[in-house]
Amino acid sequence: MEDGAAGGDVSADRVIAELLDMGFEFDEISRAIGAVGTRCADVLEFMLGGSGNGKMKKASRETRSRSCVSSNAEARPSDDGNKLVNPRKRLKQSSITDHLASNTGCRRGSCGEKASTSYPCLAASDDPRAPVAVSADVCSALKPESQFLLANSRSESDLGHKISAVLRKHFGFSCVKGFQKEALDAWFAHKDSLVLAATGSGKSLCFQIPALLTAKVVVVISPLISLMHDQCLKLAKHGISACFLGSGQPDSRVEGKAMSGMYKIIYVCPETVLRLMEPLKKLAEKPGIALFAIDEVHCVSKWGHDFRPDYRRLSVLRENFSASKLKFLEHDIPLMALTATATIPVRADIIKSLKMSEDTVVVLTSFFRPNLRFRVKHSRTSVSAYKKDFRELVVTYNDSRNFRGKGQKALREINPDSESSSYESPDDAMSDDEDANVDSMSHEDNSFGKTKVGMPLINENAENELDVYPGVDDFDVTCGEFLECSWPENSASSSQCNKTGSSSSEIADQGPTIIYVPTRKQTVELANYLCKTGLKAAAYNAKMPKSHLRQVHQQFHCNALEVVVATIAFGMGIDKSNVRRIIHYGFPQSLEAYYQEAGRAGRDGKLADCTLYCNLLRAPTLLPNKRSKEQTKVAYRMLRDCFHYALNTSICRAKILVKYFGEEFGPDGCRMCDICINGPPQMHDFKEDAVMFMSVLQAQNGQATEDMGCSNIPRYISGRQRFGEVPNFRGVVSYIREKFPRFDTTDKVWWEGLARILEGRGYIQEAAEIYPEVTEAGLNFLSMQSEEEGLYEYLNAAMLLVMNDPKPISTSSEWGRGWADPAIRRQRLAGKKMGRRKGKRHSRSHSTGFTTARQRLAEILSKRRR
Ligand SMILES: Nc1ncnc2c1ncn2[C@@H]1O[C@H](COP(=O)(O)OP(=O)(O)OP(=O)(O)O)[C@@H](O)[C@H]1O
Ligand SMILES: [Mg+2]
Repeated sequence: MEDGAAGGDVSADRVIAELLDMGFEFDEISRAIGAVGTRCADVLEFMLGGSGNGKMKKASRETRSRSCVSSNAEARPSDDGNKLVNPRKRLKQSSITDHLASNTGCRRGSCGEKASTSYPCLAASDDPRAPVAVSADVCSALKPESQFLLANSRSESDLGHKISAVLRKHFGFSCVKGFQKEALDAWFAHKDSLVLAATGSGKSLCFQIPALLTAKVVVVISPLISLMHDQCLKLAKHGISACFLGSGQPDSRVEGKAMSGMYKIIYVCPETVLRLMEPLKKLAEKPGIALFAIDEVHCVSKWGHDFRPDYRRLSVLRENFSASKLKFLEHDIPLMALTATATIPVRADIIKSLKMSEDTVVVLTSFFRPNLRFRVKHSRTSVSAYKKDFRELVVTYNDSRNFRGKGQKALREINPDSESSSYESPDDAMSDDEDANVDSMSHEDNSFGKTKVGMPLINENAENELDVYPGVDDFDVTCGEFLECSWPENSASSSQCNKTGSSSSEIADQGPTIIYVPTRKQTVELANYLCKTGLKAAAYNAKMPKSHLRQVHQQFHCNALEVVVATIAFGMGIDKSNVRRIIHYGFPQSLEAYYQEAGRAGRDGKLADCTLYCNLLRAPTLLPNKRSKEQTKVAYRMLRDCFHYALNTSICRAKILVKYFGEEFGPDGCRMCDICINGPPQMHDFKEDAVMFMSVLQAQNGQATEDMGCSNIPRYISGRQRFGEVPNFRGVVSYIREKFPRFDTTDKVWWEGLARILEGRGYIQEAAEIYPEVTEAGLNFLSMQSEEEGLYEYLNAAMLLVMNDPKPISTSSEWGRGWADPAIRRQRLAGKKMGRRKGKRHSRSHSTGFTTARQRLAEILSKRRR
């Protein structure tokens, strides 16, 4: 795949053909090859400047100078003495078509840029601390190699040919994908674009190709240094010069070089781009900025899952780099915003926040990843459950090794039919101790380093803490120290990898697994456990020593690790093709985050598993983070969606996920997820339960108390009406169980399940202050109940668990779980002693007859109808 320019291993014939296409003369090429060998970049450099005797056809010579030359070289007379450019003369930023038309010799606009004596990017290569990629893109004007045409017009047709050529040359692909073509079309037309495409679909190419088609620079804004680093390394391998700027860049000279146009692609974090506004304006003038790409752009939105305040400030790009602001520009410099995880509201927010132009092109492709197999399994997700939950994983890797030892290939496919149901015994309700443990993660208890477990290497860093996303530097884990290292995807070439003594090809067969856990402590606990079972596993979280993290990255990339147990700090946008399993051990905080993380599996297009282990019997908790009140509400909503996803028993999981991003999936499911394989459970008529629940809820909430004449219906819990609390849910259930003997053995889980079903139907909803409240639709249902035939729904996963193994009814101490955040939970635990008293209070308050309430409610409803 690598081409001569990058790898230096192509035949002289190919180099000659390429250079002839560029317009050089055969004799001259032969002479240059004789002098410097067959490396395209060297030959070109020799001809352009090194020997000073190149005889390029005039138009083509100019072409060469336009497409390959860095801007920072001073203007100087050409070899034949002609002045090619006046360095002091301000050049207008020319149209992209100017650059593209060059091969046909029909340049227009600014045409005075001169040839450089040497390709500047090459100059940095002897510095070990130099920016990551230093190979020159010196052979970009190749002959058309593909049938692909971007559009009908001639110049666009040229663009299509050129795209195909650079694609083959640098990446080894035969054609661009449909959405990539659309994004390139938008760029070509100088338009802003928002590119929404699935994880691993190839969004990076949309902004990398423009860098190869023009003499201008592409500036990419990216949220993580590790991600920038990963991309720079990949570009280096593809022979494209790139660098990243910011605190992770160890070489202070790189910034200056980048701002003078020495790299085709510059990666920056938002903080840095804001700091570099003035140098960027100069860069925009000369050699020009082809594009601002904003990768992982969902970080812009407060309504997204990974909000970074500095991303919002990137509106300065549209404000400052427009033709109206910079007089030398003919067109606004296009913005290209890219993400795999933006819901419809988030998309609108992105366009608004970045002040993208009104005619922004939205490139939308399917979010569906057909090779990902989604499953949900019920688990306590605690140490005691490791053995059961990871047995299959351990067997898979160990079997593979053992079979290989006997000379057999053992790619053990997981057979969904042979698996136990996700809705097995509910003997999993957490103990109070565990509950308290979760509480210890709360915001007020940020006791870094207090809990110490694990192996010596990571002992000091094992904290029961969370990795959140406060800023780019928290992910400064690779820190530009892999400059000379390029990780082969499927071979262990580095000495680091060999140190482990593992055979990378063994692991490559099975592909690695990433397990995401919520806390740092869990990364260590679980990795330790897996190591003891014989797996090659490592923990990864943002607080570990950088040397350890580097090693994990490196070993992961060269298939020396079977499992990485990580917090969210590991992996955004990192492109490793053969990850076979993504396991979430505990609820993610949003479906966006879940899909983003799950999307790291199966980038090679082969089958990969994405399994969520979670406790279906208790609602997920919101992990501590700094949030405004408004953001907290949004965060709860996102969490609720995750819970619905896990409780679901009837809708294809892939369908739910893509629908979450606004995509209609069609009638068929993915045919692979646990729901598609197992089919839905029996339907159940919930009408009677629903009527009772909503009637009591409505009366109890007090919404109807005054005007509905229900003032004697007790408000069971007063004074605790903050968002996310459960001010009345258990009161409602207690009341029902107490007053109606046929419900007296029902479990709270059952009612919670029903509440989720009713919420799904829109009959009840989370309210700002009390949860849940009956909606208008719910009231209509209540008023029409005699006419309704039944309320048929599938039992959800939690209900199935309870049904399969009914337990005695919960004690009062179990009531407060779920719906609330850890702080509230802790308060509850602290107030456990109050439990008995609460019970008494309930029994006192339950003295009011439900029948009376219901009758009164009926009266009010009938009045309303009238
Ligand atoms: N036109 C193409 N033909 C074949 N493979 C491609 C093409 N474009 C990109 N790819 C490959 O797809 C893989 C994923 O690319 P990339 O990292 O850009 O994905 P992404 O969409 O940015 O994912 P994420 O959302 O996780 O950041 C890469 O290995 C890349 O080489
Ligand atoms: Mg990406």
